[in-house]
Amino acid sequence: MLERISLSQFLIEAQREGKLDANLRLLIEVVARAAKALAVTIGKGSFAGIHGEAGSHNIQGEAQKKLDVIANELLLQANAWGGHLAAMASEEEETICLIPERYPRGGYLLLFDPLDGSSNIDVNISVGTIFSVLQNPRPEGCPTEADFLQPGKQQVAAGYAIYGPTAQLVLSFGHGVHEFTLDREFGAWFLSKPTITIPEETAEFAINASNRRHWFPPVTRYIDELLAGKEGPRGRDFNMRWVGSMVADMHRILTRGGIFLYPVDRKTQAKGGKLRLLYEANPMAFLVEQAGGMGTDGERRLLEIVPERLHQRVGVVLGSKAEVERVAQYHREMRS
Ligand SMILES: O=P(O)(O)OC[C@H]1O[C@](O)(COP(=O)(O)O)[C@@H](O)[C@@H]1O
Ligand SMILES: [Mg+2]
Ligand SMILES: [Mg+2]
Repeated sequence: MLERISLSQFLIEAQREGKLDANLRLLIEVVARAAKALAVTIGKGSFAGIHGEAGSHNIQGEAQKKLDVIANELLLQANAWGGHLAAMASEEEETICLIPERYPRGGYLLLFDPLDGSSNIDVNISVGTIFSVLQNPRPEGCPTEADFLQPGKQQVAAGYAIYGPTAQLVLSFGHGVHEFTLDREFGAWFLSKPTITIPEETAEFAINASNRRHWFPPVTRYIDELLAGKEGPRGRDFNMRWVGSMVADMHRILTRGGIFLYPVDRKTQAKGGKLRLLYEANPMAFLVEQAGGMGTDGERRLLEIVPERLHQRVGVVLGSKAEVERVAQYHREMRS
């Protein structure tokens, strides 16, 4: 039985050890509180009015679910009182949200995908919240969109909450990856895994195989080799899993290894890919690298990409090092 260490206690200890400052600790605690409120709301299902369409579209032209809107409002409101933050950017908002002028402006920028896995809400499959924290590069001025366009390697913290059979919070502030589990009766997050490490080798992969006809050759080659199993060039069998919520697929990979691919393909090429660089790819790549794994878009380390736009999309290959390296190698070989 693990000693019960609350999230607050864990963060205060880390602050004492000089691993994060008081404002970053506060920021993480506020995000965790919002995630707890969301976990409770989601747990109530249709009785909380969370199912179905909101009847609106976000900036990316995607139909919003009621829960997309609820989660977005909850995170914005929870963080709007200032002190630790200067501004926020959300997958659901057209532009950045400034902390109201009446509050002191803090030194951090918060970015989030308030509700990841929207298509799974109404069918009671795990969904989540993904967040990323950057330093405000111009503490004196008023934050602009350009201040958010920092490569992922400059993140000072990132994480996600997964609302599944158990609600969990997985985060990193640059000293490894830590997992917390929500004790619903107690109403608090408790440490459930002090350190998460992704195994280097894996026999599990995650990709939406219905897109196969759109894939580019390096991805087709890689997946076909996995599908060929024992009889193919890899000489062993691989298993496939696709939840359709990035948080859930990535949580499995952080827990027991594997590779996750949402590559740029012919269908998504014009938009740059499907998943969002700032709200999905970067925070997950930060966690994966902190856990000993690797993240690439096929050609580039995800964390090195300098964003050009707030809602920029990107191809994503994340997970166990040996497999992600192989995908990158196929991209190099097939380009030359
Ligand atoms: O439905 P598809 O094409 O398999 O896409 C699933 C992917 O889309 C996403 O749902 C996109 O996230 P949102 O729900 O935040 O838009 C990912 O979580 C998931 O990996
Ligand atoms: Mg998402
Ligand atoms: Mg979303």
